[in-house]
Amino acid sequence: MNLLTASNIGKVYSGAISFEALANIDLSVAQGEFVGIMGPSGSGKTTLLNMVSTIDRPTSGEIRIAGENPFQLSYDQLALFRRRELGFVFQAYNLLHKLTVKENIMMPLVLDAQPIADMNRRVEEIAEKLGITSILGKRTYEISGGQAQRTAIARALIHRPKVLLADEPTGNLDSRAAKGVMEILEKRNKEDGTTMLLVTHDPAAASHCDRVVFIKDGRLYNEIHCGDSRAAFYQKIIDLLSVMGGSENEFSPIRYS
Ligand SMILES: Nc1ncnc2c1ncn2[C@@H]1O[C@H](COP(=O)(O)OP(=O)(O)OP(=O)(O)O)[C@@H](O)[C@H]1O
Repeated sequence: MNLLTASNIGKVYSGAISFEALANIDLSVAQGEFVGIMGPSGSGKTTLLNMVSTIDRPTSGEIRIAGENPFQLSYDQLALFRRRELGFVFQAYNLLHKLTVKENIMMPLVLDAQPIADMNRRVEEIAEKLGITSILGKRTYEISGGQAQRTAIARALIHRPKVLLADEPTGNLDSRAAKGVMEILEKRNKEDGTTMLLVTHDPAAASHCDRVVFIKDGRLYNEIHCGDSRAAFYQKIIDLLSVMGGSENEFSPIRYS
């Protein structure tokens, strides 16, 4: 069953000079699938993720998530839909620096006014799964980048969203921390069945996905599926990126496995 479908999506940024960032994008993501989005810089990856995550509106086409067209909801209903059904992870972590790790993770439940005992139990459960139990009392400036991203992932997953949307979650991390973060995302995808959509430049990160979709100049270019071997999938990703073009540095293939 498809959890998410984007049908014939187009996006034109209007301004002094209008720019067509996406055209004719059709993308279906099955329940429980982990899909990567790759492509050269400026190809429209973040624009597509922003449409799917309802942060921005497509100029044409339709998005459906769990049977719902989120853009037909009222402003307040859309805010609630986003908070309940979606989880977000960004390159810059976007943690609140005055709060502890625990308070950051708890934030979505606080906004939903959940009972305190339930919140504590849920934080302990997710912190355990993400290996950050020992840092729950720390402030965000006392933790490493990898720990900060795990905290952000815990915050994104604590309310058990239907879809986790991640934009370059390993972009600020060294290869070891990046590997840890990707292993965690893959584990949560496989064990909890959370559907995930990941924008990344990093072929090693993308190789944790079930499928990678490639975008070029705002249009779908190709897609490949992971077979039995992640190493072979990684190599297929590298090969496809080199055929697509873009600067070598841009994709910075770091082999961490
Ligand atoms: N708000 C905006 N107004 C006008 N043009 C925009 C806007 N946001 C993005 N664009 C343009 O749309 C295109 C796609 O941008 P987008 O950020 O989606 O690319 P990307 O593939 O995520 O790039 P990168 O890998 O560098 O982050 C780019 O040419 C960009 O300049």
